[in-house]
Amino acid sequence: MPPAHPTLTDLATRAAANRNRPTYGHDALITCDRLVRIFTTDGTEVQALQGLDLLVHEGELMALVGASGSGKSTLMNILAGLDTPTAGTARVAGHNLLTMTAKDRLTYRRTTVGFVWQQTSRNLLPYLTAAQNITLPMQLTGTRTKRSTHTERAMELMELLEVADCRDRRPHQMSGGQQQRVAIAVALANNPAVLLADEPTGELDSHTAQQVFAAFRTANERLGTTIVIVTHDQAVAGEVRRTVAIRDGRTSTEVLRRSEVDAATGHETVVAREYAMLDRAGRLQLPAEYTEALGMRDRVALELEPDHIAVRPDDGN
Ligand SMILES: Nc1ncnc2c1ncn2[C@@H]1O[C@H](COP(=O)(O)OP(=O)(O)OP(=O)(O)O)[C@@H](O)[C@H]1O
Repeated sequence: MPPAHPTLTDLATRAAANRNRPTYGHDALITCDRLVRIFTTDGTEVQALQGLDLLVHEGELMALVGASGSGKSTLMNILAGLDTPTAGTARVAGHNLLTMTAKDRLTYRRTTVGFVWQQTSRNLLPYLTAAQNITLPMQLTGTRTKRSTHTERAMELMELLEVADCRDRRPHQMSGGQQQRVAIAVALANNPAVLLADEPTGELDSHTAQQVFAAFRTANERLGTTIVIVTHDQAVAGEVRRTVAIRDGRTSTEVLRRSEVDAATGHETVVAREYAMLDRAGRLQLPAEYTEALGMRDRVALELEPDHIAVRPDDGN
């Protein structure tokens, strides 16, 4: 407990300790700190993000899940540099998304982030071939790189994502899965630090969705790209190491998966564990199914035990 009447020396020591404490998310590639986005339409306010905290580290491949209207697309649009938050902090690869100028924002969208959307038609220009779609973002950055270098990179990406045979085809001559894999190549063209994907397998059958997800995994493992995928697809959410759930505009729970090898049989199993997020003010969102199961409302009883905190229904005493 800090002293009730601190001396000047106490205050100086406390200030020095605060100065040396690393800031929230200092080592993360993506930091969202108490992010708020309010939309106002016809005088009505919708709080799409209500103080959302999220950290994503470099090299991660993670999924965001949540019910319809929970704020996933709003968050993705902000991270993509297409929308601006109302308040809070959002930083991606050293860029502050609240204070960026319009010019910085354009460069950010072209070089720092790549995105893949659900609608295959939104990802590719219909009158260009796969190779032309992939070289276009490279040409738009305005660097004086030779055209042959662009074509070489496009070929490398298509080979990596197993769509080299689509090189000279236009989108309507490709399957939905091929279109999405070419879209991933387009998003990776300028070697972005972060790849964002909003329901990229939403329009595909499960087999094709698996191939598209494999392409994301390849990009993550072979190119080291940090990837955030919004998905309703349980198969996708179940295959990444970390799945973060968004509820009512805030991150609520997180599932971490790790492989365990049985020492006796050598058999590998994936163990998943669910965590709740504790924010810096100590607030914790309890899953509705837990509170409803015990009829918890308004007030609960807390008890500090040596190694855990017990949360019990209010017994009125
Ligand atoms: N441009 C907008 N103007 C007004 N309200 C908006 C706007 N965009 C989103 N909203 C509202 O913000 C909330 C969050 O929407 P958002 O699209 O981010 O949710 P979501 O989790 O992506 O949903 P879905 O899974 O259905 O795509 C919703 O209540 C939505 O109606």
